[in-house]
Amino acid sequence: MPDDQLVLNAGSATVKFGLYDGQGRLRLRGLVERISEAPRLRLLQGEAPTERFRPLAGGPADAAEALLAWLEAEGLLAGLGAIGHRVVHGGTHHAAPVLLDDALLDDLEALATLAPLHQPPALATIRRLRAQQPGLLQVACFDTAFHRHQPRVHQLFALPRRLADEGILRYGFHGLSYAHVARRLPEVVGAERAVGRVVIAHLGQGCSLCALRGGQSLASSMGFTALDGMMMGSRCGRLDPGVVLHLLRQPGMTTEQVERLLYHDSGLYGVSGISADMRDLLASDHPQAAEAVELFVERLLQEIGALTATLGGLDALVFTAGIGEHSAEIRERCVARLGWLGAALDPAANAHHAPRIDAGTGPALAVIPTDEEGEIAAATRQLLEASSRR
Ligand SMILES: Nc1ncnc2c1ncn2[C@@H]1O[C@H](COP(=O)(O)OP(=O)(O)O)[C@@H](O)[C@H]1O
Ligand SMILES: CC(=O)OP(=O)(O)O
Ligand SMILES: [Mg+2]
Repeated sequence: MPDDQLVLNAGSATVKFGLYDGQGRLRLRGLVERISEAPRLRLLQGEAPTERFRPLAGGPADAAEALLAWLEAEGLLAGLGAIGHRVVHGGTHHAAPVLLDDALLDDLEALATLAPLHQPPALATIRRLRAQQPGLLQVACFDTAFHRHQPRVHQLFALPRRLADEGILRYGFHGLSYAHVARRLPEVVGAERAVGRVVIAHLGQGCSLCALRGGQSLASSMGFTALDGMMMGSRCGRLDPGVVLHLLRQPGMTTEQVERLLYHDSGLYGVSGISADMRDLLASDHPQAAEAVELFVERLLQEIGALTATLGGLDALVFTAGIGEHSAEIRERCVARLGWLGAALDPAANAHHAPRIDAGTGPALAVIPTDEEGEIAAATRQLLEASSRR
């Protein structure tokens, strides 16, 4: 039985991919980057990522198609059994990965405006590949699924009840990342703390934090959309909704322009006026870069404080994703302000991005690399096995 799984994580600027064998071993991974300018494939195995080809310019679906053609030409798709996709928004119904069909695609399409950076490229990619390979199993794995069993009080906004009944709820995102980190918690922070009061800070292009209890999601900083909560690379995070109303009332300002401002022109990029990339800002001596970083740390502390209050204390704080895994400086500046929780950093361990970066007292402080693609591969493999047993 062909049983390899190809994982695709299609975003507006990149399509990340991983090819896994029947035992879940990674065969190959990489990404198509700079999709709308000069798309190119980068393979990420080994020390030096290698650039391999230049597909035609186009959207994420074109990039995914070109990627499949390249994998096919390299003879890498002979054992392909299924494709697993990251789909950011699964709405109220999906608390687990599902096999894709046309009806489900239509349902997910209806959620596109709730995740304008993520849902359209993922669905366009899925539709294109389904048209090309109608017989191939394709699986949707949702960012929201990990949070669907949160207590109702953590899903509610203080809005009229009927809106909650219509699905205007806090969903939470980055669930594939949290699921992976939660699985690794016992080995890094110990079995007891792993089921205790844990906050995971996923700090990448998108940033969110999740409070876990018993290894399950209790509350998240992201809400109805991936705009809420923590400040991000180019997204504003938590905002007085009065600002949105004010902007919408400005002459000539359209909903699309406000959406663009909040998703693309805000966050680190908007405040610095320089870059959405934390590396650029940390390297810059421009005062606006420093101010953007200062605000990022401040917002991070506020989110940690809020979730710690929800949990009633903190047994472990975990950093993950691009900034969380690689920026010793951001972790150091954050932990330096957590003395009120008894947190203490081991500077040498922090400098080396070690799994444990605490000084041995207070809450465990950890760095756990995320693996959203590995999480999708495992879920896809399970559905592939289940469907072959039928
Ligand atoms: N060494 C580093 N120091 C600071 N920030 C970093 C470092 N390496 C990566 N980053 C940040 O991580 C971000 C990307 O995070 P990542 O999780 O890879 O994003 P994505 O959401 O695209 O998966 C980059 O924009 C960059 O700001
Ligand atoms: C949900 C979200 O923000 O995802 P990403 O970090 O990939 O942009
Ligand atoms: Mg991300």
